[in-house]
Amino acid sequence: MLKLENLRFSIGGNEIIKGVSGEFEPGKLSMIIGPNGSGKSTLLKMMSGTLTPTMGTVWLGDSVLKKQSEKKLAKYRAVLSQQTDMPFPLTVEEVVMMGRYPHFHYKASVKDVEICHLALERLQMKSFANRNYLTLSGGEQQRVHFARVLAQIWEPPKQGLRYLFLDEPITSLDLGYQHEFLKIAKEIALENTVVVAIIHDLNLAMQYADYLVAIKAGRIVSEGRPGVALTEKLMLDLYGVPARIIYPQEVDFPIVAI
Ligand SMILES: Nc1ncnc2c1ncn2[C@@H]1O[C@H](COP(=O)(O)OP(=O)(O)OP(=O)(O)O)[C@@H](O)[C@H]1O
Repeated sequence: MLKLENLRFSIGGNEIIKGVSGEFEPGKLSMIIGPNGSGKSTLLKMMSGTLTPTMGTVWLGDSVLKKQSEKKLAKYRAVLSQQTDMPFPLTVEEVVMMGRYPHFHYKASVKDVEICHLALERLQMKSFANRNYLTLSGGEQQRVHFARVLAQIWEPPKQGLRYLFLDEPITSLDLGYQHEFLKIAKEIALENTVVVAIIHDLNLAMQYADYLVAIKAGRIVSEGRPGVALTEKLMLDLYGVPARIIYPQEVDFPIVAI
């Protein structure tokens, strides 16, 4: 369980996150939605330990996040950011191997190599293993980075859970890979992992989220199962657009229509 206790974050006299509390369970794909600038990335950074809250506490199970050493944390907590600059001509396999760095000292083991191959396979990127990363398309690069973070937390820790944080992970992916990516995120969640993703596409959130948190101006304004948390009134409040939620018979999730 990931638990947030009254998180606040201020910078330059502005309070960006204004007292956020909540719990995120393993086995569920949790998603954060909200308008541009509402504080989603800032919140995710605090959850994942890449940003220290001005106030409040993040708990990973029974442990306080800020008391964990970065070295230990890196073995069971992975973060996929919006942009990952990689200005070196590494091969795809070498980029994925970066996910294994927390697990070995000088030289990757046979097991590390095997995990990289399995992670690439899971993202249907095995045939790209020897390609120069810089020659890949934006969507292909994003899939390589997903393989990298999967490789990082591939093995369950001896104690406790794994944690995976995804900041707008599907922006550069085509329709097919968006769904593939979210299916994998859901599968990982079911493997005793806390998975929290920021997403802008409300229809994908309706289809894939098990738990939804809506943020507006640094505060949680709604949370719960997507069909319950996401209402027409909330969408007007969040985005200023009159949206309709419809329930087609052909699918078992609601559709957002603007
Ligand atoms: N280091 C910083 N200095 C000043 N302002 C910041 C800083 N980091 C974030 N902000 C501001 O805090 C607000 C929240 O930013 P954040 O990136 O968390 O929003 P977001 O909800 O993820 O937005 P988007 O959907 O556009 O990615 C924004 O107004 C942003 O400009």
